[in-house]
Amino acid sequence: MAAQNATHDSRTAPSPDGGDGIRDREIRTEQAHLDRVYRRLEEKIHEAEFLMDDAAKRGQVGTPGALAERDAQVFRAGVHLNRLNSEFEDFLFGRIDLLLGKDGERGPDGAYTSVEPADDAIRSGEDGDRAEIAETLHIGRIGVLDADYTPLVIDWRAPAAAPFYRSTPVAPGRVVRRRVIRSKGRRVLGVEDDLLRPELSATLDGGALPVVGDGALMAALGQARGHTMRDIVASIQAEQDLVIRAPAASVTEVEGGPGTGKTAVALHRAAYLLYQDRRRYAGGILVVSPTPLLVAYTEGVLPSLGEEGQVAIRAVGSLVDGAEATTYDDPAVARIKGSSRMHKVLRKAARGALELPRGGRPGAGPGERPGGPPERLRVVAFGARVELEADELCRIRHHALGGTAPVNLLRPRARRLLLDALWARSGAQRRYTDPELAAEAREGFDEDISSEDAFQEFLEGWWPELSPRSVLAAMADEKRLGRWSRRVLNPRETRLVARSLTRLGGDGQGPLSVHDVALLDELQTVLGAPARPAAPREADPLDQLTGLEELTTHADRTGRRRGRADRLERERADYAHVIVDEAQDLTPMQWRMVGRRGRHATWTVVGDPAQSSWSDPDEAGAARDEALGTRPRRRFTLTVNYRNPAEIAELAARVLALAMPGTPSPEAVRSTGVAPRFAPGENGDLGTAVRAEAVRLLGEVDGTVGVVVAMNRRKQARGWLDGLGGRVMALGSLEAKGLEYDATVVVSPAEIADESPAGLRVLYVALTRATQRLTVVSGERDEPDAHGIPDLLRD
Ligand SMILES: Nc1ncnc2c1ncn2[C@@H]1O[C@H](COP(=O)(O)OP(=O)(O)OP(=O)(O)O)[C@@H](O)[C@H]1O
Repeated sequence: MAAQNATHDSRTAPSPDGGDGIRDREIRTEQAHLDRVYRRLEEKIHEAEFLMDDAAKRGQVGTPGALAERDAQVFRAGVHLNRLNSEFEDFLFGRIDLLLGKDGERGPDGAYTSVEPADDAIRSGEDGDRAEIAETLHIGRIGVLDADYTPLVIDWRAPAAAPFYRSTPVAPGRVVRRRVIRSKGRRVLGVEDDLLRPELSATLDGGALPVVGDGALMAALGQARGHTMRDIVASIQAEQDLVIRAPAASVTEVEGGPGTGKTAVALHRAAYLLYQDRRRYAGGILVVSPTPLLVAYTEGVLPSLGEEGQVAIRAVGSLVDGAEATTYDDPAVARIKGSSRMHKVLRKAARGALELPRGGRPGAGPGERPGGPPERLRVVAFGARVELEADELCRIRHHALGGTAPVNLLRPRARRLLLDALWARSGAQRRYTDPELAAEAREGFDEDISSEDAFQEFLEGWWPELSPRSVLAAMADEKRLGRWSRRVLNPRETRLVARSLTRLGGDGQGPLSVHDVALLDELQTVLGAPARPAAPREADPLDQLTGLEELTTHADRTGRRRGRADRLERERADYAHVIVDEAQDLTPMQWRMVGRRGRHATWTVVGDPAQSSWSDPDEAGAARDEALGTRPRRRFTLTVNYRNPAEIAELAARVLALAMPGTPSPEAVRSTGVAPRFAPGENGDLGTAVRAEAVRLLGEVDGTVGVVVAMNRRKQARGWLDGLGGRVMALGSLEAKGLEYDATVVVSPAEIADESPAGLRVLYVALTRATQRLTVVSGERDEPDAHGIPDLLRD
């Protein structure tokens, strides 16, 4: 297994003296390198300051040419300074020591390009193989070149850094030793080595190559979890690195069980793509996440990698500007609203809404417009009254609505058809035998009628501009919805949807559910926005810059990032790359919504069918195929679970076997020796038992404790945990998606499993959130055995 090979399986040779002496000396070595890097960065700051100064002096000359030049210089130097003046937090994290390369050629970053060692790099002797380290590379969040262009630090995304992630003891390439460096600010705190060619006696600068520690991965996995996800840049595993650096052409699909790093990999891939081709991805990268909780949890990863400005991370319920989902529908309602059948209903609703009686009077239904649609059109032409009656108006509307064009964009067509009908009704045509004169008269007629107040008011009322919210609100009327959903939804389904939409209120401004947002987006498409002058796109000075890649810092990529990110989120409807996290959960209607945002994009789609909370995977699969189109796809599978200890993974696998028999579960990479705990909800008092277990776990772990309950118990569970502090939180089963905690309490597996048709898969998600400890509290519906193990979790 490649992922494990990369560190876990690598045999780490004991350090020659095995003691802290070597470790301290190695830390001092890395410290010396870090000091050198900082000196170089400071030099660059001084250079930038000098440039600023010089540019300011030039400004005093005052000729237009000199002023323009000064502006350009000040601008460039300012950007440079901004890049350099930030804090260089923890940016040097890795090092590889390599054998001589095959061809001896260097790439643009100054490092040798060959992956394989030269034939004579290893010499065989009586007491085994020997080799001299020919090249040492330091890897960091940014690239830094020395004054003579030798690389001091290589950006983690550069090709030369790939062996740091890719080399394994099975295929080590040129890498003899891989080192993870822990640093804080300007201080190196520790080093952890993996020896990838343990059979070799390697020397560095004439002495034996020292090896320190047990590898960095286990150290990273054992750390306590906080409220935000950390980047994994120092310990990306080989199978993950393949996905991160996969070419961006077309669609990259990634599957893997819980904890295999799909989310982490997807975010690192965004940073990699930006590094690789910043111009191309200036078109923006969209990351679609299932819940706002997961957005908040993962939002810090890209800034920690120095990227954010071009990346918008949005929850699937917040993809439509100005519409933020704040509630969840019941599973039965969600199932209907998410189904692709809804798009037919919405098409009819968008057209039917033109004919709605208007509100503002007793009996008006939700979403109705004030006044009522006018039933006749009366204008004065050639000194006589000309009228169109209800039947004629109805025929015209029907004609205008033919085809599939968006309703709001059809108003000009409807207007023209009205004028045609009025002209015919006026009899004016008969008065002109000369076609030229007739055309002239018609032009005058159109102008006169169109400028009449009566005509304009009529058009406003008869073909109003419809908003998605008003149409959605209009669907809350069961009878009306019944007309629009005929032969698509059955009466029960119609009733359920209509009832749920009463939440929106008459004006459509009430709270939206996650599934309503995809309906709004669909309505936006079938209604269309009337043409408005496009706002000029603000030129982005950073996009114009070239030649500064050599030195890039947090400030480089994060300076102005907030403004850029805000702008990006406001303007974009179509992205250059779309990343879908937890893709198994998108409903068909959500796939349509997301698909519209990436019509010209390349895609990365990550998910796990075994964790899907959507009840009809085939229908979702078809919608996904439609969104991704015929683009070629490249598939990857991640196989190692980095989150759960083996004890928890083994319990979760029992539920997986029930939910999706035959699906392999990912292999857990570590174990804690602590089995999951089972506790009964004492005498029916679930709250007391859950609180007691949460308190126990708070005492056992340093980080966070998540209490996962069925969706309808969320509020109650918050009450149970009241006063226990910020380290513990209650969440509904659907909200647990993608999150992780040091410890979790899963409350009543049966309740979670019974919640929806996909309940067993949702339970599987709940059971796989903990990095250290898991307690299962059984409720009334569980049937615990003598050991307290609920029936769903028994072997
Ligand atoms: N190479 C790695 N080094 C260190 N930690 C890692 C590595 N890969 C994954 N992890 C950690 O494992 C945990 C799980 O990762 P992540 O949430 O990305 O998995 P996932 O596949 O998206 O899980 P799920 O499907 O359950 O949401 C995270 O804490 C992540 O930081």
